[in-house]
Amino acid sequence: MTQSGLRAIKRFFDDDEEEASPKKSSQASIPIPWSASPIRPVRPTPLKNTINTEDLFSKIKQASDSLLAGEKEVIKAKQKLDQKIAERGNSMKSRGLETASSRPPKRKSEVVELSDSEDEPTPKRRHVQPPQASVPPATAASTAVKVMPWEQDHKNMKLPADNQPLVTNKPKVSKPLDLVNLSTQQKNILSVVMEGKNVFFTGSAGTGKSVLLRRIIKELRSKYSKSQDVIAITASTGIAACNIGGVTLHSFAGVGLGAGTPAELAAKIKKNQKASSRWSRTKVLIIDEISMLEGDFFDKLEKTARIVRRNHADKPFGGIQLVLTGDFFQLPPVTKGSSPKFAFNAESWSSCLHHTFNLTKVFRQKDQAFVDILNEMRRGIISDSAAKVFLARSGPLPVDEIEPTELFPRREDVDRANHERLQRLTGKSHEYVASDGGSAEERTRANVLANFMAPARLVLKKGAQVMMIKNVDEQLVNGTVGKVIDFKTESEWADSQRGYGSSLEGDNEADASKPKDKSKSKAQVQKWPVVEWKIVGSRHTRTDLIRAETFKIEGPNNKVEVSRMQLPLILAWAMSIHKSQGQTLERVKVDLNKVFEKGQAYVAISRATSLEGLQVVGFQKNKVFAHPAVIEWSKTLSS
Ligand SMILES: Nc1ncnc2c1ncn2[C@@H]1O[C@H](COP(=O)(O)OP(=O)(O)OP(=O)(O)O)[C@@H](O)[C@H]1O
Repeated sequence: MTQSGLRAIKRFFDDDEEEASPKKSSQASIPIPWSASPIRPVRPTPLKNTINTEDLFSKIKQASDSLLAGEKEVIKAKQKLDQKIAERGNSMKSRGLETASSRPPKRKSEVVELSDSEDEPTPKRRHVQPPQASVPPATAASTAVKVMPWEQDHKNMKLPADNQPLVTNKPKVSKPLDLVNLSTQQKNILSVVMEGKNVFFTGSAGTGKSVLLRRIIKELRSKYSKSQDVIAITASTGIAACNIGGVTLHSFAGVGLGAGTPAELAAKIKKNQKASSRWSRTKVLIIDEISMLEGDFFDKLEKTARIVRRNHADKPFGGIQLVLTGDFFQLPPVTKGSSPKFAFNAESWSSCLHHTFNLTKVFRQKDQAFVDILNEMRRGIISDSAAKVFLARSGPLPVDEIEPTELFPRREDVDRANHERLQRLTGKSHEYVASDGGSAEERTRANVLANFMAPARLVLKKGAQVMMIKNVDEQLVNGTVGKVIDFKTESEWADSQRGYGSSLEGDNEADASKPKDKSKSKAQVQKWPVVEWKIVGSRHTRTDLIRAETFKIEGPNNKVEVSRMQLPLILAWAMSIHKSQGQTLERVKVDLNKVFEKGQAYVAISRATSLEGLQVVGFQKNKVFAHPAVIEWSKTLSS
């Protein structure tokens, strides 16, 4: 039987426990360096009235042998457990994650978490200590801990060098996302990219553009393993950039908001030594969500690149290989008033590209009838039968542990819906306030941060429905929805992973009133949400402790322009259609009442993996419309 990652890991530890429980033992006999459940004492066989010394000695020997056997079993099991923990630690190290031994020394703590609720007195702000202080070494090695914002001085905030997710308790069995078997179409595109050709690949929602892009990035990284900075990973928007671990195209280019002529932009870049060296070094420029990039900006950048890279001035983009992807039928560039100019309308578009590919196999939905409806809808066509299908989906979805995520066109409706749902939960509130930083000027920073998926302030309670906003592994991906089932400190979590979870201090809210062990409390007071995830495409769940991490946008010089340290979670009862672009959702409720943009209805409905998991409110044929320019351009595409 296949098992979810969680179950496999849980089983893994359970097996050890079974082995570690000797059939007979003595409380005083074995010094165990980790706190285990008490070993049951051996009950001596009652002696008869008449003492037969031989009999007695034989019984004592038997008891002592069984004690020794039990002792050996415990030691063996303990060694096994230590080895497995060490292996986990090593695998985390190899992924660049810290383990207890590699952590920096303790730093000054800072306040980050406030807890308050209407029905409980607001607790005092707590000074949070780094979690490692009281985590026993074996435990700490089994859960990786990164330097947290509150371990740092905000004014001199040093961000981690990498952009690794901090969700580190990955089940071993979960394959990394990039191990999905590519289809023949995807493989063909990959090989053309690896030949060094300039490629644009498109395709309807769910055709695996993001999956392919991640694989391309991986292969390019191994091709240029000695000089990875020759690959520029960018996207048209901050949200899309976060999804692929890249930066916005504007940030990469080092042209600020891009105002000015190409000559002026080139002059600006040249003044900045690091920015110009970045332009000279770059061999491959990746741009994701190209549909949201203004055509004029594309042209401007193309000309700027040729000025800056004057040795290759005769080649498009100064000879940089281009890998572009996106679906022009999804959300268009944000423009005020006027009709958008798409990138495919840029003057230089055709001359920049050697190949255009159109992916046609849809992976997100398995039901071909639904795929066909979506493909028509993408072009703004809704047949009477398709309309009937959507109208028939207006009723609520069957009740399930996880409620369908409601998608709204406007952010205020999203905020209201999430707020209302959170208010209905009666438990204690845990507030996580982001720590923002970066060198960008105040206003720019605020604008960019407003587009971050990770919120400035996140209030959670037990029972809150949340969504992961990072790709962690094959199971836990951007868009996976789950429920907060608890709040635990590092050490409580580590203990619960070893099977001692339920009776620990702080494991439930009632424990908060218990007097705390002073030697532990400071270091263990920071509580993180424990989330039970519903794995997409399976009936399994898995549980993870979710810690904060850094989301950042780097400018020229690898300088962090904007950063936010926050949990990689958002409330998931509701979300905006804009934020949902790129996601796969199993249970969705789409509210089309206030749709105002072309492609919006298509983006929203195409997030659903099946019609059975879709509810559509406010459906009308005229809510579905595609941009005429995109329809016209798409006629030039073949598969
Ligand atoms: N080759 C493949 N084999 C199996 N599943 C795949 C494959 N490629 C993609 N998928 C799955 O299909 C779903 C959609 O993939 P992905 O998000 O990459 O599509 P997309 O084209 O980027 O969609 P969108 O345009 O809506 O963002 C995901 O669940 C992904 O894991």
